[in-house]
Amino acid sequence: MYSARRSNDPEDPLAAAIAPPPGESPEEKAARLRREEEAKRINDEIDEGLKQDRAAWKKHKSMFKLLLLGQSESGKSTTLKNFQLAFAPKAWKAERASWRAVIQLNLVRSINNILDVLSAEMSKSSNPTSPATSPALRPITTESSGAGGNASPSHTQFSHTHALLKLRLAPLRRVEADLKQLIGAATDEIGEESASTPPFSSAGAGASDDLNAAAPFAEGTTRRRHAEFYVRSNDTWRETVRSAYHKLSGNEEAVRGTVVTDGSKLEDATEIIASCADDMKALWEDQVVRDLLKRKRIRMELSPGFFLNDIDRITQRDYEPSDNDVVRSRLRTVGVQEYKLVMEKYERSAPTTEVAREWMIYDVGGSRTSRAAWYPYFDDANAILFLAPISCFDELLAEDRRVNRLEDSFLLWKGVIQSKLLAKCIIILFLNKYDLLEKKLAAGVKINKYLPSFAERENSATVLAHYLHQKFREQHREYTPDPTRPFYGYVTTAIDTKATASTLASVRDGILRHNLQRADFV
Ligand SMILES: Nc1nc2c(ncn2[C@@H]2O[C@H](COP(=O)(O)OP(=O)(O)OP(=O)(O)O)[C@@H](O)[C@H]2O)c(=O)[nH]1
Ligand SMILES: [Mg+2]
Repeated sequence: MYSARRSNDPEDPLAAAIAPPPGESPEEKAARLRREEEAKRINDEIDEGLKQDRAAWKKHKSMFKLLLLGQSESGKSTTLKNFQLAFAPKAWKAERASWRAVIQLNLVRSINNILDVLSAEMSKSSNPTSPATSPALRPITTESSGAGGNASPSHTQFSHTHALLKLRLAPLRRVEADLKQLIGAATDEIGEESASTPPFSSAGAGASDDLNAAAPFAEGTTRRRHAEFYVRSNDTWRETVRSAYHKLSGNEEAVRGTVVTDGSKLEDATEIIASCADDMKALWEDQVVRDLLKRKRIRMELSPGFFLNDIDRITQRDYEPSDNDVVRSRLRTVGVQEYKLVMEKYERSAPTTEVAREWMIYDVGGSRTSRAAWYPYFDDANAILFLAPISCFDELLAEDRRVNRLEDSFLLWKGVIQSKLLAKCIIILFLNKYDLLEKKLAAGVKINKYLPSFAERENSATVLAHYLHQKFREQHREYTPDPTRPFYGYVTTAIDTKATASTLASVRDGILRHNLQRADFV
């Protein structure tokens, strides 16, 4: 970790690397010392946070512990929401309203992202030498889209309407900033670190460097903790937003004991969003904008937190999120979130053991730099639910644009299943985002272009799901430290709450059965 001590040896490369710059002015020195002090404070906070996490984990030693693992945007938090909805509906209902701010932010961010693309393109048409930039939007590759993703400005006819829309929607920038400030660090998506695009090659998979990058907790690797975005939990945002709503409704009683927040920012945001509704719709439905997005290979409807088809509903001043809205919303998980699931209803026929009633579910941040933080949770986990999104065979990792997302999932899976610490865990695999896979294939994307080993099999969602299920199962068989370990695999669409509820019921039955068998055996 951070250390303020310095070696005086001029030959020492570390000392050379951290030595003050030559000719440092007193102001620069003061600024540097302030930065170092701040770095130390953050690191102390991280250490303290990890200590507390560890203590909480130990405290719940006797409880059944389920870890949700998988890359970023694989659907871990969405699955947690499904657990709540299926088994703890009263608790779920109580917190559903607090998701309104997240959904508003998702919508506003989509509009601002489109405005970024539009502005860049408009300035390009008026000044052909300036580069077009749209850092927030990642192109989603599709077979049917044009090559390169660089629209020719000469093809785009911008009118006075576009300039006017830009102007009238400008207040949404402030709304985005305010909502982000209210909700916190989780609202920032991980950015890319490098570029270029190889397809998923079996040659690359399995290389130990790749495995270490994908699974920094793998045996034999150094465990490093990354300070980047590392906040102990982003769960406090809910309390903050709830208190803001209570303030707005004058419910001072409910505000007591919560983080006190100025509710007026939420009120302003709701007001501005409502007043921009028509312009937002006009922008999203504009044919020139649609063509521009298409040429840029940006398919908004496939991105997480897509609410552009729900503008009428979400911009209402009294909008209340539905269950489906909440599972479709996107908020990145920062650190590790602990959720105590108290089953409100369980089958009478089910054995009324502790396992049937209360679980601790741990939802982790899935980006590469967050994965080292998973490790402390491995040693007494009872079950792993691993999410692998199967629609992303043609996508690149947001944090490393050289890596195919499916390849990253396989490497991560390998790291998880071969970990000796997890040898006794029940392993559950969700091949998620089946609906998006169907949509992509319907748009003409060819699987074998990105996954050469798929070869000449039929280009269909069921065939790919079956193929990948087999691959994941084979890897489990090959790498598991304990061949008797139970393994269950499912194909899922986590935003389909009804179908997911029945999958989760089957997961729970499997877990209960396994636990009973073990108890009998003991
Ligand atoms: N269409 C579709 N969207 C899904 C599915 N599962 C999850 N999503 C969406 O994908 C986005 C990302 O899901 P999350 O649950 O936040 O992903 P995560 O694994 O928790 O990601 P991190 O917190 O960054 O590690 C959300 O907007 C979800 O609504 C699915 O099966 N189909
Ligand atoms: Mg998450």
